[in-house]
Amino acid sequence: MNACVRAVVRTALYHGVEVYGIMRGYSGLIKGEIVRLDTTAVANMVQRGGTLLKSARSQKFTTREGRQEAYNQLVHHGIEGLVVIGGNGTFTGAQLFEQEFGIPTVGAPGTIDNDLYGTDYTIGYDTAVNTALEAIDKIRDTADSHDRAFFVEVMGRDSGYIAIPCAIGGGAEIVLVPEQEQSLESVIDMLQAGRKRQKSSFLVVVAEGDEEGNATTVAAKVKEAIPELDVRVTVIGHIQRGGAPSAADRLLASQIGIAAVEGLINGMHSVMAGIIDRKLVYTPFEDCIKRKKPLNQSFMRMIEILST
Ligand SMILES: Nc1ncnc2c1ncn2[C@@H]1O[C@H](COP(=O)(O)OP(=O)(O)O)[C@@H](O)[C@H]1O
Ligand SMILES: O=P(O)(O)OC[C@H]1O[C@](O)(COP(=O)(O)O)[C@@H](O)[C@@H]1O
Repeated sequence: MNACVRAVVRTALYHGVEVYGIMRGYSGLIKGEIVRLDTTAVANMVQRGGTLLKSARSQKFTTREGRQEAYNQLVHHGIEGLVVIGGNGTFTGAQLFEQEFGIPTVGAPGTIDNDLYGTDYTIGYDTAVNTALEAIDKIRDTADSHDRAFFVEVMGRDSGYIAIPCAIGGGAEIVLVPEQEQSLESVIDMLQAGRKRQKSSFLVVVAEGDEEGNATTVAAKVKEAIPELDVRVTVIGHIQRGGAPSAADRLLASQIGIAAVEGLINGMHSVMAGIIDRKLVYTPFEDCIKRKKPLNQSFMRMIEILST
């Protein structure tokens, strides 16, 4: 996020536009937590995880009264356009706000989950995948030396975008993701088939939002069905949401930050800046919110082939 904030600030200043940072998203906007940002405010930020602007949810912004207060703050500070970084909720709020008060807004896709229509990758995703994969590599050492079956839970509230590259890159036998139904019976069958082939260790990557349950639940059910299996569970957790951004994330965040500001300057509004097939695209908030980014089915097939 910091790399994106830095790019937004520097691009605005480059074009001679005054820029303010709003602390804690819509919550800070309503409360007037608004600070003027100059170039030094974002110095030494490109490599830092998290966000200097902080992050918060705001129930009040979902009400007309809250959005009126937010608008009053913008008028008070002379702010004429907004760049919002976030996901579906952020863009839903921004779209409504723009319809009601006419403040042009451009979005930047910021979520580790990568489940946003209108961009191949979201800011934070690549870093989260690399963090999870590094942990999985370490877990594999124990799985292998102790002949165990590890159920590793990665983040992804409603999506398997983190789980899939972790499964492919981590050499997993099975991946469980919310977008695709996979019965517990089939998981058990696959593990049994592996045991018949003298496989002694297994790695199952589970996206936290999987329909069959989280890694703990799935592992318990598998243990019940195959008591001989030495089962362990690891929930990778919030380390996936922090840390220094990867090179790919720094580049993406910088591209998007520049595109968001230049889009605003060129009269764009109610759109999200994204990168599709290496090209900059602006997608209406409406589509980002309503449409689903499909899961790449060839990745699922790859896992099946590679775990043979
Ligand atoms: N339907 C809505 N109307 C107005 N504001 C909304 C709406 N949905 C979400 N928001 C605002 O956007 C913020 C961010 O949404 P949230 O769902 O938490 O995150 P994300 O942007 O990652 O999806 C919320 O705290 C709320 O203030
Ligand atoms: O601690 P919290 O706020 O519940 O966050 C955890 C959730 O955030 C996510 O990582 C998504 O977060 P972002 O969209 O903010 O990147 C989900 O995968 C996970 O369920």
